Amino acid sequence: MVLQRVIRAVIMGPPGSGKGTVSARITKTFGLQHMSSGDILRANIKEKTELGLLMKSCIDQGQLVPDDIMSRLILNELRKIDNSGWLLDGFPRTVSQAEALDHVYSVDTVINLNVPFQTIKERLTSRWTHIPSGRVYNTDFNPPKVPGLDDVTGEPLVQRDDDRPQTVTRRLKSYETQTEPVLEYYRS
Ligand SMILES: Nc1nc2c(ncn2[C@@H]2O[C@H](COP(=O)(O)OP(=O)(O)O)[C@@H](O)[C@H]2O)c(=O)[nH]1
Ligand SMILES: Nc1ncnc2c1ncn2[C@@H]1O[C@H](COP(=O)(O)OP(=O)(O)O)[C@@H](O)[C@H]1O
Repeated sequence: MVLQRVIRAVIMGPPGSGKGTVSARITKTFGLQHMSSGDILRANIKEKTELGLLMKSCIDQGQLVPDDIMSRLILNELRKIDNSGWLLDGFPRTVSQAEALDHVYSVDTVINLNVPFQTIKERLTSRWTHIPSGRVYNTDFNPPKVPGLDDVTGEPLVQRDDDRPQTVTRRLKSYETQTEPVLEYYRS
């Protein structure tokens, strides 16, 4: 009998660095479950759950969702896929979230995408998202087959509120101050 090892990985990088795009390729190649914190939050917002309504203003303003809520939400989702390998995208984003994850699971590998901030700003202003699936497009890099429509469902694509230039600056600041220390946490 061959025992297959369950891989548990985290992908990190500033907003717009390509985590979602790269995750789709990695999870397909290695048969992992892709768990994107942003997609989970946006699904809650779309379904107008109590949590979703609470989180919407936070996200639209480019602020982070409080640690305790976020950690509970993601650990709850991970419990549902306890026997699978996974790739976490967008969580943990603070040292406190990393500690909460560490209490329950040991992470095998951390991937860090290092992309210059100017490139990120350009990518985010031309990012178009299909909210229900989390699929992203870019008017230059990977445009949809029909402009403005999702390739799979034909539904409309939107530019996210938190991809507005003034919000992007705030998110990049919060990446520097809150998420970069998470890389140090994993390095040590
Ligand atoms: N030019 C270019 N654009 C990319 C690349 N990877 C992703 N993108 C685009 O950049 C934007 C941000 O990528 P996304 O995967 O959403 O980043 P995330 O916020 O880190 O998950 C999207 O519009 C992507 O289509 C890349 O290698 N080159
Ligand atoms: N781990 C997290 N902790 C706190 N807030 C989060 C977390 N993940 C996502 N969010 C919230 O959701 C927003 C969108 O997240 P995401 O889709 O990962 O976008 P991006 O990587 O482009 O910022 C974030 O700007 C933040 O407000």
